[in-house]
Amino acid sequence: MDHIIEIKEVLKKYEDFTAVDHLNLNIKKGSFFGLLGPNGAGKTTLIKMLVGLLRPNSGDIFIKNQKMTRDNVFLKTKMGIVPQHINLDKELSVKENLIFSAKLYKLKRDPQEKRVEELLAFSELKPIENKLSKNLSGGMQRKLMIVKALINDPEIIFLDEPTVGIDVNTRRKIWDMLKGMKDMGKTIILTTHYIEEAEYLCDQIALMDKGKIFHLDTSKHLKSNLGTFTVEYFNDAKVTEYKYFQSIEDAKQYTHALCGNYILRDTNLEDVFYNFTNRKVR
Ligand SMILES: Nc1ncnc2c1ncn2[C@@H]1O[C@H](COP(=O)(O)OP(=O)(O)OP(=O)(O)O)[C@@H](O)[C@H]1O
Repeated sequence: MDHIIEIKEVLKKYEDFTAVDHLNLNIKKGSFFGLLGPNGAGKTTLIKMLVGLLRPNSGDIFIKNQKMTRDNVFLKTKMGIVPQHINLDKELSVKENLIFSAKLYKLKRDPQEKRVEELLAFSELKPIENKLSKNLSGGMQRKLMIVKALINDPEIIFLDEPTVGIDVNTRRKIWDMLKGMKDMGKTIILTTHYIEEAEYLCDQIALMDKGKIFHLDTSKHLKSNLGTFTVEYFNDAKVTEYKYFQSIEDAKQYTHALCGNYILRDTNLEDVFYNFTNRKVR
């Protein structure tokens, strides 16, 4: 199995608090990997260790079979990072942001211009290339952050909540960009609170909480493990309840006692996430 990322027994503490707890995980080259979990699960901490911004207390991270450390410059040049918070130079235009980033990676003049033009076309930001980034809409800023992370043609791209606060239309355009990146053969690691985003994009999904990964599978298997069909109903205590079934016959049978006050539907990834986060004592 060709694993581009191997995480072995990684522990990260902030003083006495354990944010990532002896975590083991392998990520296949070329996969679109989703890291889902409630607030404070440890997702950002894990990503910061993977990109060399934070040092684990113990355990090892291997990327492309090399040990990741904070000063492994070679590995850092193979990575693109889209952080949670806007990381654009506000006083520079769209194009200047990309040129500035290319200069940081010391791209020579010709390849630099070619790359910037490619990325402006790929992101459809070409028509607004001269607009200052501080004057862009939130969606356009996010698009620019994503292509900025591609400037050095990285093999692995880390995206920490890349579509937070973005309207539905722009989010779908960003999804197309991300799918395009996968088609280029990149390995993509995504954290998101938009469950449908992970369901739509990711071929592997890890459910993380309290610094550990509890489930790791395809969206399809995560759903079928819970039950392919969901009965959703409002109970006598005025609380919505969810029951999961492997067969439609069993689900229908269950609904007979519910006096018509129910919805019978396919299980979705949000059900898996809800069940995962609700079942555990928080
Ligand atoms: N620098 C820090 N010092 C102390 N505690 C921290 C620090 N950074 C994060 N934490 C704590 O570690 C835990 C994990 O945080 P982290 O940001 O990794 O979670 P997350 O899963 O990314 O959350 P979110 O979905 O809200 O972004 C949280 O309880 C957080 O408060």
